[in-house]
Amino acid sequence: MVQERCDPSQPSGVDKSKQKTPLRTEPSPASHTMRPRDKGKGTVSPQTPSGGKRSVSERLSDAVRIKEPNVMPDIVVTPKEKTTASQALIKPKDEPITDEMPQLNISAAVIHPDPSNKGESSSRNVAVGENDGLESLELHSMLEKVTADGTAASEKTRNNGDLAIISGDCSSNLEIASSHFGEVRISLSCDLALGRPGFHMPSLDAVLKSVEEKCLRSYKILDPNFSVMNLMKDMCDSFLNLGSESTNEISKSIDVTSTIDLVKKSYAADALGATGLGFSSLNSSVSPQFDEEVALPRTPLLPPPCHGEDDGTQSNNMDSGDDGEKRKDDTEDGFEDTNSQSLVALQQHQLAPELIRPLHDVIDIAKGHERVVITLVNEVNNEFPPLFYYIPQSAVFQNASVNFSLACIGDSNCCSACFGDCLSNSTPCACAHETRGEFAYTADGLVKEEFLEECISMNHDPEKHCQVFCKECPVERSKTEDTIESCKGHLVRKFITECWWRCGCNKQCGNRVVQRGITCNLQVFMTLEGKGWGLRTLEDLPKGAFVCEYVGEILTYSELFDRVSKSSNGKGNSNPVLLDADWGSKAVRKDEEALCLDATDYGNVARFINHRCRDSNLVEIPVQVEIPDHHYYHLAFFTTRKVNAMEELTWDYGIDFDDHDHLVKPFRCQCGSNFCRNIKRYSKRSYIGLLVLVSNLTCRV
Ligand SMILES: C[S@@+](CC[C@H](N)C(=O)[O-])C[C@H]1O[C@@H](n2cnc3c(N)ncnc32)[C@H](O)[C@@H]1O
Repeated sequence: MVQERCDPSQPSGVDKSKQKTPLRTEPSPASHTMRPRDKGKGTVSPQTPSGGKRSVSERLSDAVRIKEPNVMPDIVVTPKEKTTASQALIKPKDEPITDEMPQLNISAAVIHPDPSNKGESSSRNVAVGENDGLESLELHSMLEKVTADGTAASEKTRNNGDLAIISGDCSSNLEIASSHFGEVRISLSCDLALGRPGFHMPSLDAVLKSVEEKCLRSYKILDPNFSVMNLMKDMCDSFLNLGSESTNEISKSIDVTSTIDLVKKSYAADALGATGLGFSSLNSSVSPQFDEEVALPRTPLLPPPCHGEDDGTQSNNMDSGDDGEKRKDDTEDGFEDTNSQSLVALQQHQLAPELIRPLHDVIDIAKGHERVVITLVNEVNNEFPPLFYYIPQSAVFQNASVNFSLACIGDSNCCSACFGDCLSNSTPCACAHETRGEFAYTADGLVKEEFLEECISMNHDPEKHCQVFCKECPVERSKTEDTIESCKGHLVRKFITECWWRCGCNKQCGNRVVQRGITCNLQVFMTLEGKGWGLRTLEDLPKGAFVCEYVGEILTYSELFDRVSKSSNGKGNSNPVLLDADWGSKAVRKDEEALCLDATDYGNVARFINHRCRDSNLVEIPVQVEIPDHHYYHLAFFTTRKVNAMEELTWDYGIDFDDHDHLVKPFRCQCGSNFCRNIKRYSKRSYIGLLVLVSNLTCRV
């Protein structure tokens, strides 16, 4: 049952004081949800998790099982010579001893499994050759070999260090080695690859991605920050911790106080190119191992700024602040200065698996996924854009009920009898039903003036438009299992329905605009006003022109809530948008139908669009393409007026800058609008109850 409200004076029944319930003991996530004009009264704090409720992940935790790494058969780590797994990490005892300190820029421990292919590889990501692979692990030590049952057997080598090698279950071919320098290395070998005809070396990228997907799928791991690299790091951590326990035999042979002066440059050079699957940990920090010969070229990721050099080794700006605060002072190579002990501590964000994946392409940030090239320029500073995967279309994360099946597109919902261009037909077809029997687009592909103005007005004066209040709001439901607070209200939005597959018209039909994707020339650029990256048009755009849609991962609200709740210390990096334009159409919206878009990790160019209070030049309009049910729709941006080339494109996130109940504050608005709500309170009532958006972390520069 839904209470519909068109009367702005009707109270929502929300007591602001209730927003901070004593049950909410969990840390508040940092990100804010962009919620296109959620105009209910009261403060909506979806990011404030309730301590009274187990998160969705926690509720599923019984199902969460991180398996032994032997479930990762794709990872192939074998010695050059066909050796047993436990030998794989050990430098043959009869090799010459060097006095050099262990080098961490060792080659990757990934070589072709077939001994006959010694020294050969077809993959540029694979470290092979005389000094490659496991033989290049120059950990000369008194070896201690620990068998699967934990009994240690010492192996004397001719070196001055200590290396403990643990071989797990032999069948798993998992090995963890540690030196007395506190260095931990993990090796996985996979005999399954042996003898497979036509086996080729997969790229590290592909392997990591595949394993992560498998883990996310199979083990119901809901933490978006899950990565194989983190898993490896955890293994190293556990190994070190266990090894450090006084009762543990291994601890006797591990001396982590040794001084190692590492060549920082080698790491820095490698930081852009992952080449293998060897992992090492220095004092528990895991870094991928690279081979300089096969590392990706260190091409600058951005065109050099006017006033400086850019060697392409800088990290992204994730840690910088809203207020333009410069990110932590790193050394030239992005490393912290270390003391004479010099156990190089890689900054956390440098260790992120994303860093070993291809970074942004400045020539085309869309990497060819769009019909147009979208360049990226920074003429202001040396910052890099946040790391994310460019996807041209939204994709379901896990639980969202988004069914594109043909069966669900009934003939009644589309114009199967149409032919050619629906707009040129004398009578509007069934697809115009949503827009009161009239197409929303002109023959030029622009949103019609009247429709557009109504959408703009909805943003400007939401109180004049219909709002609904769910009987049981999915937003509130996600927060607590105990007392579900009353709904803060959702604006009932106007939809455009486009023709689609089962329509009889052709692809050039004028009622297909958003589905064609971006057609105008856009550019991502660094703003001068301290807003970070922004998006601008490189060509004049008429009023009502489609620019792009907001693309991201389609999450259920529960998934989003879990995701944001789990981001530690309010350092969430979500940019979620709530898809609640039609929440009033059903009495109770099921969890799997209460959807959001999160562009933090996967998104398109819309993730760069900055906020502008009220007079933004873009307006968001829900567009129905594939799914007849309005719980999922495309959030498309159209120009609210003529926009000149080089103008920044903005939309009004609908932020309530007065919402101080949020533990994490919204950004300081630099929109420059005369109507800026962050400076003076323009029509305060209009913006009460809006969710605040976006990460303070990822997007801050
Ligand atoms: C969706 S992101 C937009 C892209 C972002 N500027 C970036 O560099 O990636 C939203 C974030 O951009 C910044 N931002 C957007 N609009 C802003 C504004 N009007 N004033 C200040 N910062 C803004 C805020 O940090 C906000 O959290």
